Amino acid sequence: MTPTDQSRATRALAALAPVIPVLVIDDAARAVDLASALVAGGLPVLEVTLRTPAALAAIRAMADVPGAEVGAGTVLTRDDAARALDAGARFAVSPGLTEALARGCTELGLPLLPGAATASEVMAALDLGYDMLKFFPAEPAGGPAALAGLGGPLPAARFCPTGGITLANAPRYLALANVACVGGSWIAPVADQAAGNWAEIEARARAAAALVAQS
Ligand SMILES: O=C(O)C(=O)C[C@H](O)[C@H](O)COP(=O)(O)O
Repeated sequence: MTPTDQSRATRALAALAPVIPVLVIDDAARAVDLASALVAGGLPVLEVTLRTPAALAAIRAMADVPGAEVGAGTVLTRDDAARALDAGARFAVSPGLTEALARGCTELGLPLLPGAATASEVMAALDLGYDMLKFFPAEPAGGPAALAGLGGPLPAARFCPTGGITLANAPRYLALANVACVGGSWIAPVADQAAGNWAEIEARARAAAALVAQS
């Protein structure tokens, strides 16, 4: 699957909802309840970070939740991508991009949403064929003003800004022509998962789903 086709796939996912919840999951036994709450709240595209030992088991469990499009985050290497694919991930998200990771996802047929934060990084990603990118880390990297600036000379790239996004600042990103959706961990904090606060997570998902991307 070429990088161009991978970006076509991630653009289609990005069009499903204005927000991709970024999930850090400590307990795979709660993963189905978590995914169900998020889907019920209107957020079907879920990014499970490969930062915890439970992550792959969580992906495996969540992949069967009706309506959920489950992917893996923190995918840094081809091995990460292969493990995520084996667990049932439909896409991979990376904080950056290397040629080895691009080659790996291309060979595996796993759509990759790679990260970029500067003009040179966006140009390198576009050169490889990726035109749907994660702007990371969004707030420290300059926020909506930086992203709007990149849009001038680099209109071909569309973004999912992630890193420091909240319900309050998401609209400033979603108003930009080069933003398809945003990502963030605020919807399902670990403490709420541990406490089984599914109604609160669903309510936060519903509020996030009501946000509107400009295009
Ligand atoms: O691990 C990764 O590859 C990531 O995806 C990083 C996450 O995007 C950010 O950690 C989410 O940022 P917050 O919403 O500020 O918590």
